[in-house]
Amino acid sequence: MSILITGGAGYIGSHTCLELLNADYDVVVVDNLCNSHEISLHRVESLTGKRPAFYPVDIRNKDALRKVFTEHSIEAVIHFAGLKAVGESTQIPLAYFDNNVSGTVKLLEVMEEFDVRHLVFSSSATVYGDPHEVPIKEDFPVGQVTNPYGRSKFMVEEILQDTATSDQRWNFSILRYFNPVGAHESGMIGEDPSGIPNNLMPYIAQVAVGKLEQLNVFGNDYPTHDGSGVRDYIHVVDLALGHLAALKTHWIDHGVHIYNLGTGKGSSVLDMLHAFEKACDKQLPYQIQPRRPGDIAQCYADPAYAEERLGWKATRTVEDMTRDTWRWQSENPNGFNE
Ligand SMILES: NC(=O)c1ccc[n+]([C@@H]2O[C@H](COP(=O)([O-])OP(=O)(O)OC[C@H]3O[C@@H](n4cnc5c(N)ncnc54)[C@H](O)[C@@H]3O)[C@@H](O)[C@H]2O)c1
Ligand SMILES: CC(=O)N[C@H]1[C@@H](OP(=O)(O)OP(=O)(O)OC[C@H]2O[C@@H](n3ccc(=O)[nH]c3=O)[C@H](O)[C@@H]2O)O[C@H](CO)[C@H](O)[C@@H]1O
Repeated sequence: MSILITGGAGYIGSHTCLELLNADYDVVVVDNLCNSHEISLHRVESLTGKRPAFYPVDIRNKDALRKVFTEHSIEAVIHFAGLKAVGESTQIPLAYFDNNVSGTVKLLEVMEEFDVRHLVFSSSATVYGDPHEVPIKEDFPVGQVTNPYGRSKFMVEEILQDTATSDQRWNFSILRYFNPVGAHESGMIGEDPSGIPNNLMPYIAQVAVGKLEQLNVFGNDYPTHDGSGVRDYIHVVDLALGHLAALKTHWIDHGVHIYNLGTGKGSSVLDMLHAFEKACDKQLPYQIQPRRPGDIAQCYADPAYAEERLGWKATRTVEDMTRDTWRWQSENPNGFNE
């Protein structure tokens, strides 16, 4: 069974390719490499002994996509391709709508031409905005997003709902990720942000490896156990396995199904910093700074529905996440730029 992975050379995509290959799926990757390196796929190949087919193609190029669907018997698509930097999305919103929204529409059009009706979509907990309570359940209000990136995810969710309503042959899994972190335990693939990281874990990792001076903790006056922001960090391998679990439901089911992929546990910025200090066995410098505009106090999932319906549950701990991030970062201080 061939599964098309858009954005498969990226952080979550490469980990998902690896798990799919280990589970004996045939994997076809489409990625324009705008935020990744083909070397991630070479490393997936050396870890699994299997080579994913790779097309350096932009999902907005329908002719190039058609060629992929012609050359492979694709049964389902896992759709990671898109831009993901919140700050950048406020500077160049049209690029975000073009890649994330138009790109998805073009992908769906080509899927329809080839009668491929199964798609697993990478959404984000950002669609919940500032939740009225935690833990967050899938039926909480969505759409109060504060930036173009979040809006693009929300818009795609709506497009998938409308498409499924128009034709019952469509089958969509919408996966709302909480905060993906960590790396494969081999230390051979991991997150490789370009420039200075915006997200907490890669930032801490670069402080630990000496590339950045200190962590700036954005706020210590939130109503949380230590005043710093609380999030639901999920190991990227657990997240990858969530995609396999969602994919399996596609052969028995139809319509749109939405799942929170999180652990259900909240950790603060300082919790994560101290866990990382244990993993790398050194003290890491930090300074308390004002709150970052747009941040919320706390965000963590109620993952019960995913467990009930997918039989999937995150099992890796914060200790696993920090240990694996440290192994990846210390063995690849410059990421995939060897
Ligand atoms: N990492 C997170 O924290 C997080 C959280 C929630 C949701 N998501 C979503 O999950 C998906 C994967 O995220 P990631 O962290 O692996 O990001 P990533 O940037 O590492 O991976 C995305 C991949 O898509 C490719 N790509 C981008 N635009 C493309 C296009 N038009 N055509 C073909 N390829 C294109 C990039 O080169 C990259 O390899 C994204 O859709 C992201 O929005 C990520
Ligand atoms: C507003 C925003 O950007 N939202 C995105 C960001 O969520 P988050 O803001 O939840 O993720 P993040 O990793 O940027 O921040 C997590 C927590 O760490 C804090 N922090 C972060 C960096 C730092 O240098 N110092 C620091 O204190 C931050 O204030 C927050 O409390 O990333 C997610 C993926 O993981 C999603 O893509 C979200 O859409």
